[in-house]
Amino acid sequence: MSIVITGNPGVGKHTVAEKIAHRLGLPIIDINKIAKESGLFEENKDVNDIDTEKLKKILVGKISDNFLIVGHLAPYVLDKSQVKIVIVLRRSPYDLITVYKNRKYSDKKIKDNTGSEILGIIAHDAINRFEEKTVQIDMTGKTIEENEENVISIISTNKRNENVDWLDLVTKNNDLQKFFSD
Ligand SMILES: Nc1ncnc2c1ncn2[C@@H]1O[C@H](COP(=O)(O)OP(=O)(O)OP(=O)(O)O)[C@@H](O)[C@H]1O
Repeated sequence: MSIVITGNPGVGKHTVAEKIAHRLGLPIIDINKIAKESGLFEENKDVNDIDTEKLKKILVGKISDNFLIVGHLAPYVLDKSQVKIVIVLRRSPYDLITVYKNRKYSDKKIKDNTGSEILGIIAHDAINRFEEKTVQIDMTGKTIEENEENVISIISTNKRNENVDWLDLVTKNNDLQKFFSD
């Protein structure tokens, strides 16, 4: 069964996954790459508009062994029986704004993605789908090496969920309008 690394765009999934894959000797399966190669991303459309049922079927044929599976779509295209553990990487929306601006995302795309992270949508959907196999970790303010060690430790000991509540932080900072207004 495979290990899954998921979370919103820009939280650091690929950065961590490459290091973990190397350490554990696991091949990486990149869900977005497979979706692209299968022609499931329509040009100029949001990545979430892809046909997840089709992608799910394509993945079944590829995930027969132990892999490190990476992608924000994991909760929508994988089943609990296919996975050993699902690690949801979380990152402060304040840090994500910087990542998205560097990527030249539009204002709408920045708000969509930071809003999704603040509300914890991927974490919520992962817990719904994978239940006790889901673990969240907060990447904020740690080095890439520290995050790598945290993920390795979670995989080997199989636990320690972190409580992440960006909504509380954003509300306390009086920034709800910054993230959620039109
Ligand atoms: N611990 C960290 N501290 C600081 N920056 C980091 C850390 N981890 C990753 N980054 C940086 O954050 C950015 C996003 O990382 P990465 O591309 O791995 O995210 P991702 O979740 O795989 O994104 P996507 O799903 O869009 O491919 C990169 O510029 C990366 O160098």
